[in-house]
Amino acid sequence: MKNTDTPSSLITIFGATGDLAKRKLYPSLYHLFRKGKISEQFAVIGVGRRDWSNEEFQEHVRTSVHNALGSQENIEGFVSHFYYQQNDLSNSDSYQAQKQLSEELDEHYQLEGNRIFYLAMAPEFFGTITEDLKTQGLTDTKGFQRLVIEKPFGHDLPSAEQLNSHIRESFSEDQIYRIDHYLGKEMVQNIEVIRFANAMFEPLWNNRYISNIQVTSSEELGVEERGRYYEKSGALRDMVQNHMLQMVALLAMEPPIKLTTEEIRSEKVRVLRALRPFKQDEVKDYFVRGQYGPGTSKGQTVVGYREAENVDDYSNTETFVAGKLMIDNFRWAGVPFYIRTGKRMAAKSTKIVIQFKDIPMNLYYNTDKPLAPNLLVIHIQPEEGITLHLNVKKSGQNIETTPVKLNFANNSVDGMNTPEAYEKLLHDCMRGDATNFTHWDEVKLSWAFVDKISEVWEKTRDEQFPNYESGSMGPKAADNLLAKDGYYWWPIANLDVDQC
Ligand SMILES: NC(=O)C1=CN([C@@H]2O[C@H](COP(=O)(O)OP(=O)(O)OC[C@H]3O[C@@H](n4cnc5c(N)ncnc54)[C@H](OP(=O)(O)O)[C@@H]3O)[C@@H](O)[C@H]2O)C=CC1
Ligand SMILES: O=C1O[C@H](COP(=O)(O)O)[C@@H](O)[C@H](O)[C@H]1O
Repeated sequence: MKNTDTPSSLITIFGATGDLAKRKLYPSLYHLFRKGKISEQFAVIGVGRRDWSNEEFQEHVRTSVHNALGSQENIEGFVSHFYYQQNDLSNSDSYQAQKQLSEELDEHYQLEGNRIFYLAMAPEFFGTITEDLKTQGLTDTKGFQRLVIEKPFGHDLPSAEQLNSHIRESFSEDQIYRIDHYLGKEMVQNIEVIRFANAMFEPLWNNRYISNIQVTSSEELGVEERGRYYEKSGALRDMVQNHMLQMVALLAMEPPIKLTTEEIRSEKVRVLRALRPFKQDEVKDYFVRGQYGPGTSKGQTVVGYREAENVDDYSNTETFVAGKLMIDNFRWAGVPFYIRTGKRMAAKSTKIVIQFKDIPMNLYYNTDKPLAPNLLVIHIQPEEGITLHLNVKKSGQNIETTPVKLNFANNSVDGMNTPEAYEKLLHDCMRGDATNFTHWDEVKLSWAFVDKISEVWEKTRDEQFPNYESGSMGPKAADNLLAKDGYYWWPIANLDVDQC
């Protein structure tokens, strides 16, 4: 297998007529094509249930790219690589036509038997598709075979274990690329670089100098049309088990001895292993749940979660989670990592705030008052960048201090929830780089941690639900979680990179 930046491969997308493929995958592949990151030696087979021709499928891809990017440069060259295969996956016998098409395309585009199978399908199909791919001979080629798998990877630890064992009958761990799209975000990837490429941060990155770390990922949107899925998932499984814990792992891990996939993953795994476990009756001391009621979003009156489509009138599902994580290792003992995420909050924003400890005394002006703490803010989205909050002398004759912000704004190319993350991840997969995908060990530990919380929440109804207004920053209890430790959530709007 050649390891190049523009590898040849046949990409089979299961769920090619679906929402994810339309909104994220085709625009991402087009970006890669236009930037020359995939060579002419590629082909895509779109698999769906609908009775589409190649021409209909190509028109669908053309429209998706246009809607997402507005760009059409060399679109005909791009879509000519796309082929449609109708295949009802509930019937195992229907793979033979797909096998034949794969072999023809392999020869036509000289793909060297390299195959990527992207499962953009409901998770109940994951196990059977992988089994059928193997038994029907689609993985029997001389090139690489890689499986890209979407979330959710299970519903809890037992179901994830079952799914994993099923998949592992056909694909080995190093052939499996489990997507966590936050790992494809530019500034999430930057966490490691900020930490390990700057002499000024790493020496301070521990419990001697950091008082607490806050990770917020808030959304303005409500549950939209995903009520059926979300009712069974809630914010804990939807966001905390994967994206939030992955960000915490990147913030807390030890420097890897090398920047290889294995070394980085094993450092992240060590963090997840060090997460302080709690007993059932302690869950309430560490975690807070919320559900949005009616309110205002972007100037419009909006309904509460319980009024959304496919949501129970008395739903006990959380749309907001705030938590305090303790990492019981030498570096982080005593430093709380606060996380919060929710739907229908005041703004769409993902930010990390690293709050440094106060200096021992204030020599300046109001000497009995503490100075504003130093903060390092990592702006993940919608703006991308970092801000360092410092104190300097106020101009003039008095020795007064004033807080200032040193700002770096990364040129965010596309704004929020763009194909950007998927573009990077698809390219990584084509190059065989699994660093920004989640290893089974990470998935397993994350589920084990989250299951402890959901076991308690599922047993007890929250009689306060709905307990936060749409358009707010969540329930009051989330503020109390920090207040009892003497902290507060840094208001995300005041931290904006643009305001500096
Ligand atoms: N949409 C999103 O933003 C995100 C989605 N995901 C995950 O991606 C996956 C796909 O989601 P999404 O695209 O939204 O789902 P959709 O419901 O939009 O699409 C489902 C796809 O599966 C196909 N399909 C369903 N049943 C069969 C069958 N028996 N045989 C063959 N094909 C079938 C459908 O084909 P047809 O239409 O022809 O019936 C369609 O292409 C899920 O795991 C989801 O959790 C993850 C993150 C974000
Ligand atoms: O995985 C998911 O992420 C999105 C939020 O992603 P972002 O890139 O827009 O921050 C969330 O809306 C969705 O519920 C969840 O499944």
